[in-house]
Amino acid sequence: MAMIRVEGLRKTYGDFPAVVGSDFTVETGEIFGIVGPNGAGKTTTLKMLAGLVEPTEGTATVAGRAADDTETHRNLGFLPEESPLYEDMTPRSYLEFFADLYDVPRAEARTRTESTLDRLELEHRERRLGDMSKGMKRKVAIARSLVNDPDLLIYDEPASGLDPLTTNYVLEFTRELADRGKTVVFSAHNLYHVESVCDRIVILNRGEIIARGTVPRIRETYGETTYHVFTSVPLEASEPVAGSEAERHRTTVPNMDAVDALRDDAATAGGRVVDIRTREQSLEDIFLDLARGTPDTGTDRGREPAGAGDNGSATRNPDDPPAPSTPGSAGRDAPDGPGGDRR
Ligand SMILES: Nc1ncnc2c1ncn2[C@@H]1O[C@H](COP(=O)(O)OP(=O)(O)OP(=O)(O)O)[C@@H](O)[C@H]1O
Repeated sequence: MAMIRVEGLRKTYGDFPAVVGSDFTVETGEIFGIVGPNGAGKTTTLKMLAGLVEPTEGTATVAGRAADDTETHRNLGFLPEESPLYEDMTPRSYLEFFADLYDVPRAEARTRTESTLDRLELEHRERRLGDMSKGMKRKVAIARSLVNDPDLLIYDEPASGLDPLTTNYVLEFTRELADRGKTVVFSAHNLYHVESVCDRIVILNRGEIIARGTVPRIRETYGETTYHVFTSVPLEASEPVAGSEAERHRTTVPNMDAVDALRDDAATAGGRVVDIRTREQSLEDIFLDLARGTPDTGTDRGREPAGAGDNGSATRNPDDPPAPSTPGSAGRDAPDGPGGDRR
């Protein structure tokens, strides 16, 4: 069942369109990422989902109820981009305070928040919040979002500005929440965050959804693949590959027809193709191309590619020395199949 259903959602501030007619659904238990550059409309979208900003047009429903319904709020954990905490409180007193607001019995709240803080490895729980680092405060804010044990979590840039270790804790923890059946919607402008945990994403630019689907499927639909063909003899446009035991020469071409042509060239030169590798464009590059409007995907832009969710592919480092393989067997070394299905 869809946890969130968004139809024709639009928000204008004065004449300025911050979100332009969004449509999407988020399934129960899914991690859904909203990605985009600064000012793309991520926060505005999340606030409309959380019932904190009123849409100019369109609707957002959560479990069949309006986003601004009181019952929806009781079942929501919202993590704002900046979460000001009461500086004189300790994590424990702060979390107890919020548990009281939600009428959560103290003992239950304590068990819940302690286990969250244990999981996030928050140290110095008796320290004043005002004396804590940014990462520690973020962990406390995350624990706060869970104090009422909500089914839906809406996190605005949960890992932004955190060190890599804390970022990892937060992202892994997000995955665990979904594994426990919670639905998580989060925004990010760092694509690495999205790629490592999200089941599906939408890419927003200037308030508009410009791509959507699973990360592997977005990569397949919008990314370009190049082929690195390794031959035993030098060809016209090849470069020698250093460090390999046998002599190797690499030529980079854009499609399989060109790969076949190289096969003929190699044979003519008395050699053969010894390996073929594919290189997928990075998500970052795809994202930048989309944001600039480079690829001409016409009316399909922002529409769910057919069969999204069942495909996987992997980014390979083209500068790895070629591994032994059967030349031409499959024509690519990026595995297709369930590898990209993250759940
Ligand atoms: N209350 C407001 N009044 C006027 N304009 C606003 C308001 N809130 C947001 N905007 C504008 O709407 C656009 C989208 O803002 P939003 O905060 O949703 O983007 P974002 O994708 O979350 O950006 P960031 O990554 O920088 O947080 C921006 O141009 C912003 O300046």
